[in-house]
Amino acid sequence: MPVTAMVVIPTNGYTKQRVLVDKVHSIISNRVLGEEEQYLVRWQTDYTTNTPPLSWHAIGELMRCLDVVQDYLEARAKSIQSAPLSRKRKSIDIAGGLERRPSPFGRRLQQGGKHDSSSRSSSVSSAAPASVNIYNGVLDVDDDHFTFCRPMNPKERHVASNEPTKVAYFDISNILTAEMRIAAQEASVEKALRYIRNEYVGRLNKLKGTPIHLFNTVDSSTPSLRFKYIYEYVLREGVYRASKETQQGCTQCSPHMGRNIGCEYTKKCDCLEYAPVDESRIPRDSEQWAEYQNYKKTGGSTIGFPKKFPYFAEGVKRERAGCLVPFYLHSRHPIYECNDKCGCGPACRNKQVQFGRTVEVEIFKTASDRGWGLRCKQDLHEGQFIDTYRGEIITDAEATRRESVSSKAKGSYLYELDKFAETEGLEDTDVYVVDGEFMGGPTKFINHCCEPNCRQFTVSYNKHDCRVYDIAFFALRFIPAGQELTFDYLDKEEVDADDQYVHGPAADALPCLCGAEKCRKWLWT
Ligand SMILES: C[S@@+](CC[C@H](N)C(=O)[O-])C[C@H]1O[C@@H](n2cnc3c(N)ncnc32)[C@H](O)[C@@H]1O
Repeated sequence: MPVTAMVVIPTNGYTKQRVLVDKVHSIISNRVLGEEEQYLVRWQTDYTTNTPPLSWHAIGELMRCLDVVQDYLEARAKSIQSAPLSRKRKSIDIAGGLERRPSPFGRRLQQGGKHDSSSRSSSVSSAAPASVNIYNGVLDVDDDHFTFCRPMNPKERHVASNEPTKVAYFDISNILTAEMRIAAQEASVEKALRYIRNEYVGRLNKLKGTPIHLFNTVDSSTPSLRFKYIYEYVLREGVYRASKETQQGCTQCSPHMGRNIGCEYTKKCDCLEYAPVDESRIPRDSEQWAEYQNYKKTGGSTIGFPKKFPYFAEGVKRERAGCLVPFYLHSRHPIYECNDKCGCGPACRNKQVQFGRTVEVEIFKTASDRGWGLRCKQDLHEGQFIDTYRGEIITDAEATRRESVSSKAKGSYLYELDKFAETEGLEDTDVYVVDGEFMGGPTKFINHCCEPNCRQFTVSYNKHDCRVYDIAFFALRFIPAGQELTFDYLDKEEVDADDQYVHGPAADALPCLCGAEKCRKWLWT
């Protein structure tokens, strides 16, 4: 007994039909029918089945599930790349089949009663000889005029195969047919690709803050619509930030100290408690120098000593104001910024990263097989802040799980928040991890380079929270507008004096395509 299905094509009188997105499972094929780009939707079912409900829809009806269409098109592009169906094979199949023998499915559809009024074409056009019409399941329209697939109503069921029925039945046991596969590979998907691109750009345009652009002259792909832009970390199960009460502000600073820039008396600033001591500002023959020497032997608090201030204040060259000073830029010291509870006020120069990105960036398709990359639309000065790395914060166990189920080089998207692990005695398993693969910001697209022009820095607004802090990218040198932004994916500890891998590349390492003179040849992932 062949697997059968019936068709009811809904008519709601509305020209703009849309499928009900949360009922769509996936797209499984495509074709062009007449002038129309169509996609075969597999609908969700509450039960497990090898013959799920399927129906063809014009791309215009799938505008709200373009992410599902994009998944399909990516898989289709890969399959074409890895196993293109030869024209020779296609012509044999078609010659023996559909070109001379129109689909019986199409004929039955036209005989059916209810669906004749549909605006949707239900016959097989000669322009698409390899297409097979399949509407497995009952399509209906909800009150909001969205098309969905519903279970069959007993009245619509036919009784005997030769009895005239209200609906047509189709044998879908041979879906997808070879002809359908060939038609799918040959059919244009231009419209879908254009809609996907427009959707992505539209979403970028709706984001708050300084614009993010998209540029691709290499191919017609678009970054994944499934990626969600976020402004703050999203904390997942088992992840906790230190409570707001533990966050201290600086109490002895005020907005009107000397040059009106907040915490310039670094000796007094509580936020700079753990910042490196500025030895150059302690007279060698002073009592404080002796105290400092003692502190170096025995430890304790450094409050009262002058500290290295992270950012250039005004009064220096205009373009340098707010940039990271060379001492920090070339060290691994965390940056402790002031916060909302501080007495120094909003204009304090010790607040940069917390206000977010101020430079316009562009996501662009690299021409050298490294996927998407990121660049700036404006010149960047040495030490200039670019943006933070955002994503979901997950536990170490969850990161391990995600790595084990990912087919990608998952490590590239995972950042361990382990800056303070050693000093605070955190176990490896207590360290949180930022996963920027599915949600985050444009910095997700920064590629690796063995001789990079940017680096990531630890920025903390709560010196008592050693597990959650920001990762911020700064320019290591002047970067002209349009130059790709890169950073080194590898922790320096893992390379030797010649900047080569201490233990050699990992077994699953990817070839590095950064093109730098001193390239290590393998990408740490
Ligand atoms: C964090 S993502 C960077 C954005 C990525 N290019 C994309 O299109 O989404 C890291 C991935 O980019 C690619 N990539 C980054 N730098 C690379 C390099 N130097 N050589 C080869 N592939 C690189 C690798 O596939 C890596 O797993």
